[in-house]
Amino acid sequence: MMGLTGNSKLVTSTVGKSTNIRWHDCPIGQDGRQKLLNQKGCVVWITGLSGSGKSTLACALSHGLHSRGHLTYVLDGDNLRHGLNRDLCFKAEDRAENIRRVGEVAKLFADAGLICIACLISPFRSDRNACRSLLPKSFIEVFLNIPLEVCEARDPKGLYKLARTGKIKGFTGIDDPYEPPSDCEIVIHCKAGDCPSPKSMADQVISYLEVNGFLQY
Ligand SMILES: Nc1ncnc2c1ncn2[C@@H]1O[C@H](COP(=O)(O)OS(=O)(=O)O)[C@@H](OP(=O)(O)O)[C@H]1O
Ligand SMILES: Nc1ncnc2c1ncn2[C@@H]1O[C@H](COP(=O)(O)OP(=O)(O)O)[C@@H](O)[C@H]1O
Repeated sequence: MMGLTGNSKLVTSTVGKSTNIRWHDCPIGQDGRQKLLNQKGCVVWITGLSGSGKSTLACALSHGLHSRGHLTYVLDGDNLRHGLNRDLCFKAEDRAENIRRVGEVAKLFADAGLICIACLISPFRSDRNACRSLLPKSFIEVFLNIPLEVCEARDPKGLYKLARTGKIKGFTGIDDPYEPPSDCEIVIHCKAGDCPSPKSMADQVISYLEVNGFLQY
């Protein structure tokens, strides 16, 4: 809501619970930063089950882009729950708030001109779409479509085992939902039981970024 204060030049707004606030622009903006970095700021959002390879892909992608001279930053769900999101648990409202916060942070990184790689289970379509709506032209959703049986067989943290024996409740894919994307930019899947290597998953994303003009300014 926009409102005029006593002085007609001072326009302030109410946004959410913040009243009397005003946006302040700086002379150096996203364009200037992108030019400096010779890339377009964007968000690569990796979604998939626990154990599907989100962190592995994020690191391989970050490494691949870095070695080509691009500035990236990884926002890993597990890591962010050690700090920014340490107050959240895994009930649906908290997962939604987790995704909302990371979407906003990712938007800031993209505005900074970076290729921001966010990897979170992000099980709900509506939460992912809300993040997409923050950056409609520079949000690249990558679905790691790896079968539950493969993720469960990997089980590097032993969490599926705990979930199967009821020691963790509300575990995604076991007794909590995962909604696959209906229309996303990139889908990565296994063929005849063989999953692509981390490097080949990263190369698939890098090709997309290249073809769509994100790796130059
Ligand atoms: N109940 C439950 N369900 C799913 N995952 C769980 C749960 N409890 C703990 N973990 C661990 O938390 C990691 C997922 O955190 P995210 O922030 O990505 O989750 S979410 O997007 O908010 O759903 C996830 O990490 P990844 O394996 O890297 O996906 C798990 O290690
Ligand atoms: N493409 C892949 N091929 C084979 N193993 C993989 C692949 N990607 C990940 N892994 C292995 O699967 C396990 C889970 O990967 P991780 O990146 O931690 O998944 P997530 O972040 O989705 O939980 C790890 O042990 C990792 O080494």
